[in-house]
Amino acid sequence: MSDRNPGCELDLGWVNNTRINLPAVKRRAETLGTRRTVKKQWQAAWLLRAVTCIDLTTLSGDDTGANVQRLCHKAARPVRYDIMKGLGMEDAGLTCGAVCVYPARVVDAVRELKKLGADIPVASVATGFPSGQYHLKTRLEEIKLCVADGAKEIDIVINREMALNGNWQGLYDEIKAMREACGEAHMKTILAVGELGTLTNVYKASLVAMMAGSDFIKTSTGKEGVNAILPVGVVMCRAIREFHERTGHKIGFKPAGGIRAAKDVLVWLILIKEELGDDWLNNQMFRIGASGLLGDIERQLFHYVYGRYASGSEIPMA
Ligand SMILES: O=C[C@H](O)COP(=O)(O)O
Repeated sequence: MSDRNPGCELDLGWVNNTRINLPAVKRRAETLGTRRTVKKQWQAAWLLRAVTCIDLTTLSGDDTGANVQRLCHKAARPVRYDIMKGLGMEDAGLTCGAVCVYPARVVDAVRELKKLGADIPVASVATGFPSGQYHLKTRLEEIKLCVADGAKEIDIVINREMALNGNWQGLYDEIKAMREACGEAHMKTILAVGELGTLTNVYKASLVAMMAGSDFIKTSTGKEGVNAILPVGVVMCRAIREFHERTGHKIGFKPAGGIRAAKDVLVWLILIKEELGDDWLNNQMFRIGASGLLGDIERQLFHYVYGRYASGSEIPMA
């Protein structure tokens, strides 16, 4: 990843000055997928780029070493060899951006990726994911344990109670402590946008998270009622843009939760290109948290190469 965000002092004047023009944000989100068409070889290229940005995720109560092992294999070789050959990309060494698991499964993922010789970071959710409703002491300890187990990226959840009550100082202090606990591991801060009430709160929480030193801001856990939706994407990207303009630091963005279709991921890529620019169109600055997206991307790439859709048995790992 690029130079890390050192964070800055909490600027409450800046945070409290936030105003969101809701109709304008909605209009922007609605027209994102309608003004630009990405077809044929360009679509295949964009989808391959999207694959490299996926944090391939399993976050289930019944996760075991076995399904984490399978996930690691898929992350290391995300698209079937013959499809990659058909695209002339068989030697590109294409992998997913990271494997994302619960803290108790980090050791399984680290071990498996090592066995595969795959240079893919393991991301762990932490800090009482998904609710965050735990004592700060245990949330910080959880980060340290994940890092000790080999996680290179930590996806923390914010304290929604503080955000909803406008306790931005409290939120800033907690996130800063979490960043310290991460040490060298990169920190993605999950805002859980579906529980923040308003887009104004989403913008304010984005600013506070970046001021406290987050490397990425992430929309959702995938467990809220509303997860990654485009209006939220517009608002968070604009917060990232403003933070960059005012501090010079580039913060990454990770939409997560409910992104399942290749056609949807193309719109997210358009959002990034248009709101943040090409510097963000890579897996150092952009990730997609998804458990079920890769299969659909692989199906679309299969269609591009063979001119027909694959049956379920032809892409068994999807
Ligand atoms: O952080 C990643 C999300 O939990 C994934 O959500 P998803 O299962 O809806 O793709």
